[in-house]
Amino acid sequence: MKSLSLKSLSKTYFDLYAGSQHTALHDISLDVPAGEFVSIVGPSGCGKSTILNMVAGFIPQSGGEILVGGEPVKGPGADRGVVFQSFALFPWKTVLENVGFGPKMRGIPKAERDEIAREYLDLVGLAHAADRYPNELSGGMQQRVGVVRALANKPDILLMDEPFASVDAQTRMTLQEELTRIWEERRPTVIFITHDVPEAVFLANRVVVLSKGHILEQVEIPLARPRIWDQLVEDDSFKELSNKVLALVRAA
Ligand SMILES: Nc1ncnc2c1ncn2[C@@H]1O[C@H](COP(=O)(O)OP(=O)(O)OP(=O)(O)O)[C@@H](O)[C@H]1O
Repeated sequence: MKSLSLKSLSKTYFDLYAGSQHTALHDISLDVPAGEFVSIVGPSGCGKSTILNMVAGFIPQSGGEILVGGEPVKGPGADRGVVFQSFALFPWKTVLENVGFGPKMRGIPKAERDEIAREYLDLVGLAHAADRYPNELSGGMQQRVGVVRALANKPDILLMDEPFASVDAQTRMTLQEELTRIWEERRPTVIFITHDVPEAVFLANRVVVLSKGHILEQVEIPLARPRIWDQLVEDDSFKELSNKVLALVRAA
């Protein structure tokens, strides 16, 4: 697993409509040790997705540096896996083939990549759906496939941009519990973007609150693991931490 380090990172976009430059991120510095789970929260437009897209290597930064395992990011790479809200599974491929796609691209022979894909599907209780096509799955099942498809590449860093935003509340809680369990087992470094404060606190070791392109505050989440909703819903520390982060987001 690799560490992630942002050093005085900034991003300026040219706003076509206003005809002027817009600075979306100013001087962001953040160190994420290998294997840590960090959530980023903040009001709409504060720059969350911009950070993620730069770490993924999809867009260049305007200033500063992004180091993955100490090496500067120059573009997308297999060491970083990305899961979006509107994840795109290949509709013409089965679930097994979708999950095995990354390993296939890395030249892993079919028998071996099918085994890898089955192992990951098993992790999220979808072994039985291996031969189905994405349109035969519910939204929650598709989202699980999206998560394990990224994990099957064994990325050092998992970048997640509101991956559970479009599923119902019940499924979402199950996905959150599954993600924490998988993270504990595999320990990738995770950057998880969300608008949902309880989700951010439930998942992370640390919550970064962003405001207008700056880091407003970082809140450590020393809650015990495994994290299970039935236990945390009534937990005073969980409620205190969520209230603290919520107050920061509201002030942001
Ligand atoms: N391609 C672009 N061109 C111009 N401005 C952009 C572009 N992408 C983002 N921005 C601007 O940069 C700022 C940060 O956007 P970003 O999408 O990173 O915010 P966000 O915190 O992820 O928002 P949300 O929570 O609504 O997804 C916003 O003001 C946005 O309008």
